[in-house]
Amino acid sequence: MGASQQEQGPLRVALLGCGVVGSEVARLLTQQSADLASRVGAPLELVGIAVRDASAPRPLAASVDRSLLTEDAEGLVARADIVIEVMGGIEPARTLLLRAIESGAAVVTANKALLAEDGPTLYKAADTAGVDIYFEAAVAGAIPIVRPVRESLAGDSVRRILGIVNGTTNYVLDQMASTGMSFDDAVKQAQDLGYAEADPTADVEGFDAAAKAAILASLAFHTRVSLEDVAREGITRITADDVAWAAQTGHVIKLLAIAESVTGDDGAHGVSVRVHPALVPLTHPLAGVRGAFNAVFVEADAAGELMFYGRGAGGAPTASAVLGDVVSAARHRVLGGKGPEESTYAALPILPASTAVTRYQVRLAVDDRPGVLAQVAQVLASKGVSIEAVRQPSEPSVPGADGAEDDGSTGVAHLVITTHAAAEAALAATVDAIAVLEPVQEITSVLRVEGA
Ligand SMILES: NC(=O)C1=CN([C@@H]2O[C@H](COP(=O)(O)OP(=O)(O)OC[C@H]3O[C@@H](n4cnc5c(N)ncnc54)[C@H](O)[C@@H]3O)[C@@H](O)[C@H]2O)C=CC1
Ligand SMILES: N[C@@H](CC=O)C(=O)O
Ligand code: NA
Repeated sequence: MGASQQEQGPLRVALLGCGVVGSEVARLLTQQSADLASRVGAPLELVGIAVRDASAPRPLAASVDRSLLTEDAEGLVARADIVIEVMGGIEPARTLLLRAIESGAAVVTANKALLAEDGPTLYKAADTAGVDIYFEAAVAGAIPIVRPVRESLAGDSVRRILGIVNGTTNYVLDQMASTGMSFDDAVKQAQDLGYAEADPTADVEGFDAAAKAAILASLAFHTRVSLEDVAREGITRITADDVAWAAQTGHVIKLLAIAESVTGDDGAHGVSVRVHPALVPLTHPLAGVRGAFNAVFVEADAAGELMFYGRGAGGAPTASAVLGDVVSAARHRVLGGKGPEESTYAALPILPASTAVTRYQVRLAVDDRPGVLAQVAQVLASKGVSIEAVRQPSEPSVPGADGAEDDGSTGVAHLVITTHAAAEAALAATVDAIAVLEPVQEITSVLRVEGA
């Protein structure tokens, strides 16, 4: 340790929350205190941990000094140089962070729900107070993605971000595909492993991924994007049948977050942000992202394609990102300087997700007789939707299914139609028209296909 470091008094760190992430942050702050002090140039002193119930059993936090636990979050914030918020939810997290900022503390948060709902209030308060606000853990857990987009790519022009940014849904879809596990059992496992949000609805309905997409889009396109700007669909309608058919046709289903630069019908340039399940070809790198891992593709004008991959959820991986931010903020306290401020100069319009043109896969059950395919193809042609491929694969075996439809005696054939890139409205009109054809028994699924 150098002379100037020895002169620097400890920086007081307040931790708000001691759950899956907070307990790991506390552990790392304690166990790595000597290294952290050397990296920062001053000791980091954990002065308290705010929790709802200080007397509750904490199996996750066995190594944490219980005397640090407090139910007085406001009092704790008032005596800190750096406040780490890992309690989640909108309130009291927002008020506590604003209090911290107003009192001159730097803040680090993993709270994507809060940032996607009201980040600008926090960013503005931090700018006014001249303090840092860091949030690497809020998007894709341990993966460095906020900093690369916000800082490393600040000299480039991002065109598109395509990513798997929710560990829970990726885990659930992966378990369904690889082991045939039921949706509910897989969600339960993701909860037990510490991947899921306090209310896993946020994961499976796509709110968590949408919040992350909003944060990334704001940074990438220098434009304020909030949760309500994101078109969102979760994975609750994905069935074991869909998963099995995806494999049968050389795909895997992933919940994707996509933020891209688009041009509207009137020629206006804007940003479109969407989260939805999509078929990804098995040959695409995103198809190989298993379990709770995340991956984010970034396409930029000069840099070309970049891919960021790693653990997107879980206590220790998320704590890694939190600690990185804490070190950055702490260094500024010691050495001077400040992290980046919100950049919204481009203020691009947010265009509807329907502006995005993608390939689709339509799966339908039809009467198994000659001429049906021609009728279906005729509808596609009449709506101006171009066919890339039509297949009539044999029915996959679906774990747990009774196989009643596929015994060959029901006169059902399954058609899988992949389109070339089509507008959402044209595709919807096409599907409606196909559905009423006499030999069509059912449109079993319509999914976007993403990735080359
Ligand atoms: N679990 C994960 O894999 C990841 C979580 N995050 C984010 O990190 C944050 C925390 O997540 P988890 O640790 O999983 O949650 P958790 O539910 O395991 O822990 C939350 C902690 O905050 C405390 N808390 C909640 N409300 C409080 C209040 N009003 N007053 C005092 N204490 C309160 C609870 O007592 C608990 O100790 C959330 O914003 C979450 O979205 C981000 C990335 C990954
Ligand atoms: N619930 C989230 C946790 C990390 O952000 C997820 O599953 O990805
Ligand atoms: Na991250």
